[in-house]
Amino acid sequence: MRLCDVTLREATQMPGREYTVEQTIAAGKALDALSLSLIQAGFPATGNHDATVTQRLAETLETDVGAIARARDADVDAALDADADVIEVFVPVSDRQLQAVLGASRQEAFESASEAIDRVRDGDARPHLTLLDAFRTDAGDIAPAFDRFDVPITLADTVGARTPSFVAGYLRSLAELDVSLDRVGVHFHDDLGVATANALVATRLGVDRVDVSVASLGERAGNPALEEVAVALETAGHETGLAREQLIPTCRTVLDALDESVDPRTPIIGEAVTAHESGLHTTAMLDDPATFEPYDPETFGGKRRLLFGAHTGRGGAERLLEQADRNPTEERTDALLDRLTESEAPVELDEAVAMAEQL
Ligand SMILES: CC(=O)SCCNC(=O)CCNC(=O)[C@H](O)C(C)(C)COP(=O)(O)OP(=O)(O)OC[C@H]1O[C@@H](n2cnc3c(N)ncnc32)[C@H](O)[C@@H]1OP(=O)(O)O
Ligand SMILES: O=C(O)CCC(=O)C(=O)O
Repeated sequence: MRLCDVTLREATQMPGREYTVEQTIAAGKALDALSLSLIQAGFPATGNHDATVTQRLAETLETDVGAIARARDADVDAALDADADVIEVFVPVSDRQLQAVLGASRQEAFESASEAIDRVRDGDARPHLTLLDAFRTDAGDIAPAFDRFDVPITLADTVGARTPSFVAGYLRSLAELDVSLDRVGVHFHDDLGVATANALVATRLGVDRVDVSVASLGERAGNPALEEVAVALETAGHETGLAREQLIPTCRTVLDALDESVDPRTPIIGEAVTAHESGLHTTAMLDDPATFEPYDPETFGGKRRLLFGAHTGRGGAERLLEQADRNPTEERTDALLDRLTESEAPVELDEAVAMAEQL
C-alpha cells in the first residue's frame, strides 16, 4: 500500500491561498523526509508558481515528484517542461462533470486521455490517469478504463460525496467486473467528514495507492489526513513504508512552511491530543501508558505529556512520591495533592516529581 501526498497541489487550491514559491518548496522538502511514494507538487499549466515548484522539487527530492495535467497538449507540455517524474492526467467521467466541465462524452474524454498519456510517455515521464468524480459514475462505465489504459488509475471522489459502506460496495463491484484492485488508487475529499475512513476501507479492500494531505489541507474540507491514515494503518500492522518517527515533526514543519495552523485538538498532530490530566488516567498511565492511549506518540515523533494538577487523584500522587523516592504516607500524599491543586496550571511529570521530592 502506497501513500501519495497531495498537500502542495491541494492546499494551493484553497480559496485565498497565495503561497510563495519558497514556502511551497520548503513544505515539499520537508515531506521528502517521509519516504512517501509520490509528492504531487502542482499543476504546472496554472502558471509560474506551480511550474517552478514542480521543477525545483523534481530536481531536488529523493521522492518521485508528480504534476497534474488536463488531457490537453499544453498542460502535458507544461508538466514535461517542469520535469515531473510522474504526470497525472485527469479527466472527468461522471455524466454531470462530462457535460458541465468538458462538454464531451465519456468516450471522447477517454480519447483525450489516451492522447495525453501517449504524449507523457513520448516526453519520457511516467503517466498516471485520474478519473474525476469516479465515485458518482457507474462502476460499469469505469471498469473499461482499466482494460484500455495500461497505467496506474486513480478514482476520485471529487466532491466528497461518499461514505465507507458505499466505497466498499463500489470497489467490490469493480472487482466483480474483473478490475484488479491492486491497480487502483483512491482520492477522497472530506466534505462529509469521512475521507480518512473512506481511505482506510479502500486499503482494506486492497487498493494500491491512497492520496493523503497533511492536516487534510485541500479543496473545501480537504483530503484524508496523511497523519491519520498513516497512524491508523501502522498501528493496525500495515506497512506504509513511511519514516514513522518523522511523521509528526514533518507535518508540523509543513504547516509552519505554509503558515497554516491546526486546532490543538486535531488528531495526531494537535498539541493537545497526547496530553493527559484526568486522575484515573494518569494514575494508570504512570504504570502503563497504553492504558489510555491508542498508540505511542514517540513512534511517530510526538511526545506524550502527563499533567498533574487539580484532577490528580491519590493513586497518582502516591506514584509521584514513589518516583521521587519518598514513602507515600497519607500525610505526604495529602500535602502533594494540596500543592498540585494550588498550582496555577497543571504541571508536567518532571515538575510534579520535583514537588514530591520536596515533601
Ligand atoms: C478536480 C480538481 O481539483 S482539478 C484541479 C483544479 N485546479 C484548478 O482549477 C487550478 C486553478 N485553475 C486555473 O488556474 C485555471 O482554471 C486553468 C489554468 C486550469 C484553466 O484556465 P482556462 O483554460 O482559462 O479556463 P477554465 O478554468 O474555465 O477551464 C475550462 C477549460 O478546460 C477544459 N477542461 C477542463 N477539464 C479538462 C480536462 N480534464 N481535460 C481537458 N480539458 C479540460 C474545459 O473543457 C474548458 O475548455 P475550453 O476553454 O476549451 O472550453
Ligand atoms: O489528483 C488529481 O489528479 C486531481 C483529482 C482531484 O483533486 C479531485 O478529483 O478531487
